[in-house]
Amino acid sequence: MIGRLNHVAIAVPDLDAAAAVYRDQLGASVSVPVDQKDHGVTTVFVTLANTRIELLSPLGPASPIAGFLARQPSGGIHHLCYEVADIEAARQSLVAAGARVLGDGKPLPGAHGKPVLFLHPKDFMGTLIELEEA
Ligand SMILES: CC[C@H](C(=O)O)C(=O)SCCNC(=O)CCNC(=O)[C@H](O)C(C)(C)COP(=O)(O)OP(=O)(O)OC[C@H]1O[C@@H](n2cnc3c(N)ncnc32)[C@H](O)[C@@H]1OP(=O)(O)O
Ligand SMILES: [Co+2]
Repeated sequence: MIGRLNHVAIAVPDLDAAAAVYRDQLGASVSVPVDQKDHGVTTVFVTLANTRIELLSPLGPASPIAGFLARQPSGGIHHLCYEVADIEAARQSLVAAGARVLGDGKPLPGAHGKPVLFLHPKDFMGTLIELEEA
């Protein structure tokens, strides 16, 4: 079911500072920040040869990453995003296997405009997983 690693997400307290570290210290190609209102975050994507790094900061009072940053104020790896060919088929198979799909359980357009969903970290060895339809 899962295919390529689409991105590794890092939640950060200061998005501009984190983007500057990747651009200036690590010499990577870094996008401009994009507010993702429906997801309660602002994102910056770092393009690598074989995948991407998604830098995330909270957007708005109900950001889903606020709790994470309260627990880890200097930031940390937040989620892994795997690609799937058919997100609805993946969702049905995972729910049938007992996995919990977060939010209202329906895929939403993600940062790349493709449908995404999130799986509860407690069902996947403490790792928050995002699936994105390729
Ligand atoms: C623009 C979209 C973009 C894209 O790539 O397309 C994105 O990636 S948007 C990313 C931001 N959106 C989300 O993360 C949506 C899914 N996340 C959630 O719904 C919440 O973050 C949730 C439910 C995973 C965690 O909520 P919260 O931090 O409020 O804490 P809880 O007390 O509910 O957590 C329960 C339990 O899980 C542990 N936890 C929380 N976050 C993570 C994490 N990132 N990785 C691993 N574990 C996590 C938390 O510590 C609690 O554990 P416990 O042992 O019970 O204390
Ligand atoms: Co993501």
